[in-house]
Amino acid sequence: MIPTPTVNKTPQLRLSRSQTLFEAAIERISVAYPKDQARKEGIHSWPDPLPTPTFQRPDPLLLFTPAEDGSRHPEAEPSQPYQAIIPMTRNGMLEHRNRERIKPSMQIPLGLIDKPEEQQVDTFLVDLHGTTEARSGGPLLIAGPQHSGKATALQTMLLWLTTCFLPERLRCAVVDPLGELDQFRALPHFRHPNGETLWTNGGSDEDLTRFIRTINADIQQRHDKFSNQHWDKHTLTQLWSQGLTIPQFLLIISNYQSFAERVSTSSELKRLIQTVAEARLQGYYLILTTTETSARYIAPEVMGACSTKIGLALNEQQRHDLFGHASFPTEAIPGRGLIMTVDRRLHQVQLALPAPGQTESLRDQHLRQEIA
Ligand SMILES: Nc1ncnc2c1ncn2[C@@H]1O[C@H](COP(=O)(O)OP(=O)(O)OP(=O)(O)O)[C@@H](O)[C@H]1O
Repeated sequence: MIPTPTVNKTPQLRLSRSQTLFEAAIERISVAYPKDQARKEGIHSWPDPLPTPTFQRPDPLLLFTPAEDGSRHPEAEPSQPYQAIIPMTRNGMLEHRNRERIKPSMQIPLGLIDKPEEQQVDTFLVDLHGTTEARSGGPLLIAGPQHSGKATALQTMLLWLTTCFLPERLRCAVVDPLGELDQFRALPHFRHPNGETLWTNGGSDEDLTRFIRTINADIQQRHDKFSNQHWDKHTLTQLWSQGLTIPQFLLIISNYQSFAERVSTSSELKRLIQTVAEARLQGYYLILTTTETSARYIAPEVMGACSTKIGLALNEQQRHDLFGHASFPTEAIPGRGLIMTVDRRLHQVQLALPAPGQTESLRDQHLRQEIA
């Protein structure tokens, strides 16, 4: 039995401007009950808090370990080290991809998840296919106000997937009204074998309708080609192991709320979302981002189709829209949010950046260099 620590005198809580309340609270607990004392009393696992972007270190958590050549990231190195989700550089990962026999997988390492009930901070995996022990699975909705980190989360996921899979194993179709994913646009993953580009800003109805038609035709073609196939969650892996590498197909609709009131195409888009969500076992996957969570912008069918939801810096009403009653606020930190896991518990996550850099424009520059 571990005795409850008694704290006779806690130091004054002093908040510096750059320190968040969350960090201040952790600092205070750490001073009152230091790790060493905890260890002496049998508490061995005391994970560090989730990394928090600060003024000094705006990029504390990265997807890949940055390369060490020094020439790529010329800005002064801040004193705190980077933390990376993948203990490998992106080049290392590319070499691994070329050496190993890759299986289909839509498990994407997107950040760190805090599990206080287990005293653990783990890698946060989004599982769009939903085959394994991952804590959640299926179509993903990322909701958050402006500057909460939605586009960055999409970039991190795209960097991971386009690094892991050659274009014949991964096809991506993107609706990107604000041009937030432009860095990826030239990659061959975003082109259909019939020559059409799988990219639109959704600006014109004709363009959006053509885009929707191409994806529907692709789904229908796969359906016809494998009309005798019984699909379960392992079928894609089995087909790949038999040498039939039909591509995984990911549809991303960024800023979905901006289409809600476009009478001409909103119902077509809604139908597409439902069709893609239903074709998951055949290798079709879906990610949406939105700044709005109310039924006016996200129809209940769409909300219901998204079985994985990440909320970034949401207000109380928005958390209610996304998660129901059992929610608690998170601080407005870029990339900090909530995820409801399959046990219906809410957990805090910190999402990883796709590339390092002290400023947004340096991060963008590094990401473009990486992809090029
Ligand atoms: N996980 C993160 N860690 C550190 N900084 C982040 C993270 N995610 C986003 N940021 C930074 O926060 C700022 C806003 O991010 P981003 O553009 O992704 O937000 P957004 O929600 O897509 O905003 P908008 O709705 O305006 O497009 C950027 O400077 C970005 O680099």
